[in-house]
Amino acid sequence: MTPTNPTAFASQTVHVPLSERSYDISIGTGNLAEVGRWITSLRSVTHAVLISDANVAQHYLNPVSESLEAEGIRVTTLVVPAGEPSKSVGTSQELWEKALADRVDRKSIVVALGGGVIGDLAGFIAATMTRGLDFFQIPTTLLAQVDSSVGGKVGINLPAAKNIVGCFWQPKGVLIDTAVLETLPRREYLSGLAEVVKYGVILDPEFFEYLEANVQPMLDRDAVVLQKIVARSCELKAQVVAEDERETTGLRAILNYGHTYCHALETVSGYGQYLHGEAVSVGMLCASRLGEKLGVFDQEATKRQYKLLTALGLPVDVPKLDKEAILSAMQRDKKVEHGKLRFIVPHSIGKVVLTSDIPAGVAMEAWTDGYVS
Ligand SMILES: NC(=O)c1ccc[n+]([C@@H]2O[C@H](COP(=O)([O-])OP(=O)(O)OC[C@H]3O[C@@H](n4cnc5c(N)ncnc54)[C@H](O)[C@@H]3O)[C@@H](O)[C@H]2O)c1
Ligand SMILES: O=C(O)C(=O)C[C@@H](O)[C@H](O)[C@H](O)COP(=O)(O)O
Ligand SMILES: [Zn+2]
Repeated sequence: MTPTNPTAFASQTVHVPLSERSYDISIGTGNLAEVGRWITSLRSVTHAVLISDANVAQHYLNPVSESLEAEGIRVTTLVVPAGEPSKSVGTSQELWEKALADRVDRKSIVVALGGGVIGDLAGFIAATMTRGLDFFQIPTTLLAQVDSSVGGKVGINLPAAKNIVGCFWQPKGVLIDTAVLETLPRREYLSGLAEVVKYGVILDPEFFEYLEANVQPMLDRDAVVLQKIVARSCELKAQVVAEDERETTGLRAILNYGHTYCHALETVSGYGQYLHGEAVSVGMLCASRLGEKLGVFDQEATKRQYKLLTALGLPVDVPKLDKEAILSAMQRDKKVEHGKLRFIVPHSIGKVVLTSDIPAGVAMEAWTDGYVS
């Protein structure tokens, strides 16, 4: 799935082959103002519900809505507060009601302009409003460009469990403009790098080595390195999603590496305390220690991840939260089957295995071993 077929909107295109749900990820620089032409090249549209957050709207709402209007599209603009708490039932209800009040119908489309919060939330609105509207992703964070805008997992949180209400709803297209990352705050940018490291560990040892060799250019947001990490991450995610769209065979679950710990950390600490990528960083190291405890992963490989994540300015230590609360949050993970915890356990850099029957005590040791000494 090498990036191919450059178009006016993209210097690279990654295809996501899913039969009638197939779509392209168009990756370029400076293509945001082409959104209107891009969407109308994919289907005819008369009404778009454009969903964004307050920070992103400040920078990019006008060029995007003007570009849609220039194609004769009526635009309903819905802006929610920035941050994880917006992935909620309350915000969803507001969006459903406002879309309805502005005459949404089954031919309307939903456009997500923002990071993973907006992509997950807007995708959920698209999937549920009038039982399903076409949906387009314009990801504006690194995390959303390398991960959340691809693959169709959409949804919201409940106070007790992350992403617990949602569905699979593939976008009709993903438009990535890496130039928008210039305005992304540093902490948010670093958070996205954690998911990039994840792809190296789960699937691609050469990519992991490339990341180890390019720490400074990554921190500097070097344009060439950015194009490479975005395109490679999208290719890897597209391959996995194409083979196991709905996480039924277990293959797609590898994208959840580190996430059982990560989601427990995000939930118990209160959504928004840890950015998702920060919690992924902490979670991947817990999963690595778990691999060591199970005798399938060696300490040197854990150290390589530790070194890379630290060099990228990501957190690696486990905070001392209520252990019972962490364990019960992990027990609400969507990988749990028949009441049993399942983890993505690394065996080597580039290979991870979905593993069942891990005693809760061992899983918790891998957590507490990460406390700051
Ligand atoms: N669906 C999936 O497959 C998937 C994958 C990974 C993560 N996620 C979800 O994604 C969410 C995290 O996404 P995120 O890290 O993008 O966070 P986010 O959407 O909260 O965006 C981060 C912050 O950056 C701001 N921002 C976004 N783009 C900007 C830009 N270009 N310039 C300036 N500011 C900008 C936003 O306003 C926000 O304050 C979590 O809810 C996580 O669960 C989903
Ligand atoms: O796309 C996937 O599949 C992933 O697991 C990607 C993850 O990075 C992402 O955080 C996802 O939202 C987690 O999904 P969940 O099913 O554990 O809620
Ligand atoms: Zn994630």
